[in-house]
Amino acid sequence: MVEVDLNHIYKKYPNNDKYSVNDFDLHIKDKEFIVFVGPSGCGKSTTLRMVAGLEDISEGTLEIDHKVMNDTAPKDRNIAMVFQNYALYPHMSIYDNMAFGLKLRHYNKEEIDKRVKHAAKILGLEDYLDKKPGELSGGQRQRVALGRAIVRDAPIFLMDEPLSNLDAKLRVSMRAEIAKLHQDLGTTTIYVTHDQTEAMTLADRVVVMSVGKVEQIGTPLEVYNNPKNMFVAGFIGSPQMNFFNVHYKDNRISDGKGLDIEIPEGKAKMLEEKGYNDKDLVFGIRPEDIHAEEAFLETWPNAVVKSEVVVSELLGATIQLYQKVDGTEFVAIVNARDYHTPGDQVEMGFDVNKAHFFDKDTTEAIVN
Ligand SMILES: Nc1ncnc2c1ncn2[C@@H]1O[C@H](COP(=O)(O)OP(=O)(O)OP(=O)(O)O)[C@@H](O)[C@H]1O
Repeated sequence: MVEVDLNHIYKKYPNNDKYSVNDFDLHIKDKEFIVFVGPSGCGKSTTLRMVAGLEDISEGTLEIDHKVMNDTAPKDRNIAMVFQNYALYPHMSIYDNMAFGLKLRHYNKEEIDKRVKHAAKILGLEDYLDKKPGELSGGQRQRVALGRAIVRDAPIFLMDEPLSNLDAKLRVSMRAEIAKLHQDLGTTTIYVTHDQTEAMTLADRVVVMSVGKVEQIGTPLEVYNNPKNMFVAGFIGSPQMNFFNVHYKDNRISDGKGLDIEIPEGKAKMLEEKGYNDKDLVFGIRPEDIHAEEAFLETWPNAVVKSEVVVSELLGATIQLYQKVDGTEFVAIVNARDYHTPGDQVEMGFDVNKAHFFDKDTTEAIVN
């Protein structure tokens, strides 16, 4: 049973006049896979390094299994860490790279051998134990780095962008391996990435961060379906959610140009209850909630927008249609059958049941 509590943690580097992490507050459950996600510089690595003990905590407490760890040395925190650059010793064999941490901790030879071979088996590295890191591919090296964490049998794994040095294809397969590893070992894990797809596919819960601040904590589906604000709505999802500045009045939203659509009664009622009738607000809709099928256009004629295709990206089964309506750009993901070329005038049906609305000043979600 391993729980980790970050209680109102702050970080201020001495040479930096701003806080790099502000009021980070999170209870991590036993066996949970937590992903910190956000753009570069938002404070993900700093937070992870505070958990590892590689950075001091300026304010707040870190507890592991309800024991305060702020002043505990990294080696005594019972944590195994995997870094982006693998941090392998080039002159040592794969076996010795994996055994190194255990030797430092004075494990006996038999125990080290048992653990290294067990980890090598889990990771499919059995045939590489005599090789040097330079003889391995990027994916295999990353597996060795994972192996070093596994042999430690530590109850907590910290991973800092472990896949970002790999090419796209390898990243996807290593992502699946990490997910499987977590299923098999059940180690409480904190994983840092700027890649929202990695966050969505791996996490039990994601912590979405922007400059030094936690924006939202939730399951991948919660943050996807119920983003707390425009930052989260725009960061999670690819291509990102479309935003339109609109005016809402009596069940309709209009941007005063080509977008003028009716919204469902339920959502309209919620907007009005919150005092947004006859007000400017931001309308958000995900690319997959914009449709090109005839049947959709005929069923929902009051939610159709006439637009012009700007760029058409065929992805196989789907196409990303970048379009503009009177100068405002948006993107739809539609079936490849609805292929169009730039310049085509098209009609798109907006699934307004999936509409999101945000306050234009605070950027907070009003209705999801
Ligand atoms: N040693 C340091 N001294 C001063 N400021 C620092 C130091 N390390 C990081 N920072 C600042 O703290 C903020 C958070 O940095 P951090 O590396 O945690 O972000 P990140 O989200 O992990 O970004 P990235 O994905 O680029 O690694 C940044 O503004 C950064 O400039």
